[in-house]
Amino acid sequence: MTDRAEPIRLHDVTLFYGDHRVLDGLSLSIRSGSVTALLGGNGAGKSTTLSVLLGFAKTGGGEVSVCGIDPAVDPDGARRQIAYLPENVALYEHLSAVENADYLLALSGERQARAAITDALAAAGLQERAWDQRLGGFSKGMRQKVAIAVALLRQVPVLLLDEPTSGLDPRATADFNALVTAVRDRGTAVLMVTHDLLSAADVADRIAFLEGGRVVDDIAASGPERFDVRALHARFQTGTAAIAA
Ligand SMILES: Nc1ncnc2c1ncn2[C@@H]1O[C@H](COP(=O)(O)OP(=O)(O)OP(=O)(O)O)[C@@H](O)[C@H]1O
Repeated sequence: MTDRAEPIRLHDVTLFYGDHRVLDGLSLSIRSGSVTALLGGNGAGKSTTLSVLLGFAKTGGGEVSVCGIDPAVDPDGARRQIAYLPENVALYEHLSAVENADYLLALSGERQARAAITDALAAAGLQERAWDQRLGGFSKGMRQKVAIAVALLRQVPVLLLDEPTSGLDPRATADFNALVTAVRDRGTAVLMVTHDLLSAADVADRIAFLEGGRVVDDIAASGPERFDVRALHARFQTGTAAIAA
């Protein structure tokens, strides 16, 4: 499998915080044009996995590759391949939606014309009257739309999402899921950390369960139903119980 076909690869990764083994032989690969949801109980290591891919957390062993780049060796190079939406998107309150996109693109050296930015904001579902409004009064859903518009504009091969639908109402969640599907269909490899089973079942091609810092189940969508949400819920409960025990 080439770096282009499989832009995210983690193999047998371990990571310690002090003497706490947070990742313990984690292996996970994600193909271009696919969405993997990473589920697991609190503290299972989901956000840490994203930190490793972004080059913010140092591993104690194993192999990590983002489009063929080891984020520990070249974090800037790895981050150039990644659009990342943290749980609480950091945007600038005193700037408008267009100004935020312009500024964030300038920071990554990828400035684009206003028309391209407004096209992306429209594609992300932000209403035209909000394009030039300051973000101060925006809802969480509107902020997510600005952030995903920037991700759309960056056209990078990897999209990392950390709890993207937490705090979104069902309509905003459905809109967000449709956007993620559109990004996937453009060929992006998407890794989504979430506790939202419905959203995961809706948008993911694969669901990986993380427990004790390793993937213990990796389920592919199949048939028209894709995933059995009740079974996922039961599986999730079991994992959580095992972690708490
Ligand atoms: N910077 C840090 N220093 C020390 N320990 C940390 C640090 N970041 C995370 N941890 C610990 O690593 C473990 C995994 O944390 P992580 O945030 O990856 O879990 P998670 O699966 O994303 O959990 P949640 O669902 O609660 O967000 C936890 O026990 C956490 O306390």
